[in-house]
Amino acid sequence: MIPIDDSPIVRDGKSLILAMDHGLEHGPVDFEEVPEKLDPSTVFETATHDAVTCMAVQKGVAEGYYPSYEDDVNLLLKVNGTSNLWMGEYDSAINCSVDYAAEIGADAVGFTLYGGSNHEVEMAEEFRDVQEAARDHDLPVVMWSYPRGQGLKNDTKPEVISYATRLGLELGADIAKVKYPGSPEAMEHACRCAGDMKVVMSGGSKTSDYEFLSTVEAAIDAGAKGLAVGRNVWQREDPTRLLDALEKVIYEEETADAALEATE
Ligand SMILES: O=P(O)(O)OC[C@H]1O[C@](O)(COP(=O)(O)O)[C@@H](O)[C@@H]1O
Repeated sequence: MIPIDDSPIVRDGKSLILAMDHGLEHGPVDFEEVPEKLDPSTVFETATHDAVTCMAVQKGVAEGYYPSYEDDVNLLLKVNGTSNLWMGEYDSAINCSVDYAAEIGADAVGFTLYGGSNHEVEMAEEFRDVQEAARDHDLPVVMWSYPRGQGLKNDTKPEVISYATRLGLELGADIAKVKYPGSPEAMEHACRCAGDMKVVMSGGSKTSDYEFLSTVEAAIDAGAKGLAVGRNVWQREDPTRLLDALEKVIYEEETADAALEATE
C-alpha cells in the first residue's frame, strides 16, 4: 500500500469519488431523465464541489474534458470498462495504459475486477500489471471489486462483499469500492476483512435523499472511508445540495437527518 492519505484523492482519510463512466458501462439510458448530463462538462462542474475528491472517467472523456478542469478537479482514470452491449461472461477490456493515464494527468487509476467470473484469472493478471505500473508512477489504485459471474449475479450477500474487500487487500489495491452488503454489521465485517485498505461504498441507482444519506451514514459508521457515486449525485436536479449533505455525513460524521436539515 502507498501512503494513500497524502494523495489528493483523499481528504481527512476519506474519499468521495464522483463516477461518470456510465455512458460506457450502462449506455445512454442513464441520461434519459437528465439529457443535459450527456455533456460531461456538466458533471465536471459538479465535481468542483469541495466534497468531491476526484472524478472517475474513461480515457475519451478525460482527453476531451479534463484539460478545462485540471486546476479544480482531481482525475481518477478508469483503465478498464465494458459496455452493456457485451452479452458474454463478465469481463472488462483494458482501455487505457497506466503510462497514458499518468501522461494525461491522472491522480489515481481505477480497475474493475469481477471476482468469480470465468475471466477472473485473466483479470487478476491484468490487475497485477496495472497495480505495478501504478506503483511506478506513485498513483493509488482503486479497485471496483464486484464479484460477478455465471453463478453470482450482482450479489450483495455479506459473505460476497467481505470477500470482495479482501480481494482488494490481497491483490494490492489502495481503495476497494464495493456494494453495500445490506446491514451495518455486514459492512463492518467487510471493512475488517480489508485490513488497513480503505473501503468505499458504491452508490447504485437513484433513491430518495434520505434513503441514500442514511445508507451512507450507516456505511461510514461501519468503517467505510467514503463513497464512489454516480447516479445518486448527477441524476439529481440539485447535485450541489446533495453534495453539501454528503460532505457533512462523510467528513464531519453527521447524521443523515442533521445533514439534510442543515442543507434545506
Ligand atoms: O455495474 P453496475 O452495478 O451497473 O454499476 C456500475 C456503475 O457504478 C459505478 O461504479 C458507480 O456509479 P453509481 O453510483 O451510479 O452506481 C460506476 O462507476 C459504474 O458505471
